[in-house]
Amino acid sequence: MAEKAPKPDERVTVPSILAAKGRRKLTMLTAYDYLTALWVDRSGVDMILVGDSLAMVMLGHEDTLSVTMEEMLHHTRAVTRGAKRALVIGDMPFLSYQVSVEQAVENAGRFLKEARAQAVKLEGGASVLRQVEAIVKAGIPVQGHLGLTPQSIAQLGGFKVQGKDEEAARRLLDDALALSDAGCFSLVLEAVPAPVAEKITRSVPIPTVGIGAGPACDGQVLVTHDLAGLFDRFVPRFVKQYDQLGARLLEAARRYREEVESGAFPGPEHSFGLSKKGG
Ligand SMILES: Nc1nc(=O)c2c([nH]1)NC[C@@H]1CN(c3ccc(C(=O)N[C@@H](CCC(=O)O)C(=O)O)cc3)CN21
Ligand SMILES: CC(C)C(=O)C(=O)O
Ligand SMILES: [Mg+2]
Repeated sequence: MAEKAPKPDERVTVPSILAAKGRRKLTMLTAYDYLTALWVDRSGVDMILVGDSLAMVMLGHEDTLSVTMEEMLHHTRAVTRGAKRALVIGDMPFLSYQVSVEQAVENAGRFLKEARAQAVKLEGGASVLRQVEAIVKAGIPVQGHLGLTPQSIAQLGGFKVQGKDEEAARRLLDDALALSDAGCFSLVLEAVPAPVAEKITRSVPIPTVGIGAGPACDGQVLVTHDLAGLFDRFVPRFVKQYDQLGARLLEAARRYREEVESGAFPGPEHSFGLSKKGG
């Protein structure tokens, strides 16, 4: 029997994500604010990720390292007010889970307790297994993230494809199996060769969600501002721009400026008069 996707008015749950493996494709998009979460939620995607990419997309930082727990919680609170159906996942920021298992559980808990997210995501394999186990043990669902892990940019030497040689591909597979054993409910694979992602997807019992990881993954994720054509400081190869909202916003703002300068806006239909005497 094909596992049905949750109904349009039904909340997506962690068990429904697990049950999707091998039955239907999963979708995840990012949102960093209430309004974007509203629109993305209405699209019917399974998961909304409050990505630490907000450091670059919302705050204009060079990379994702500078964003803080307080900033992540602020944005996650806004997203959970707008998302009625999708599973909302908070992306744990750099240094909020690496220092100790205790800090990891405490910070993961804040995403659920203070921002009302339903799960957290963190980057890394063997180095974060104890954290994943402890967070899951506390009752908090964890999504793993392997391959291009932007919080390790200083070690990776840039935003580069990972797992290209046989040894690196083997390490990715070992990490994926270990994260699954540690209790992750799904796994983001970022910028890894399609055949490597396919092998991992066939080897783990949990859904893989790819970004630049080819079509064999159980699901796909993109940054909403990339697919909408709003963010264009860089456009990775794996991005498909489904619209050009940046260019459209530019044009709307330009027309507004021109009409104000020429006196065409505001017209009488946008203005208020006085009340009529004796009326
Ligand atoms: N807006 C946005 N979209 C993202 O997908 C994203 C972020 N921000 N911030 C965090 C990370 C950084 N990401 C990136 C950034 C750049 C490339 C990039 O330029 N990649 C090159 C290939 C590099 C190589 O392996 O040689 C490309 O051409 O795609 C990839 C992923 C993905 N994530
Ligand atoms: C690209 C996704 C997976 C992410 O981690 C983010 O948006 O921060
Ligand atoms: Mg991230």
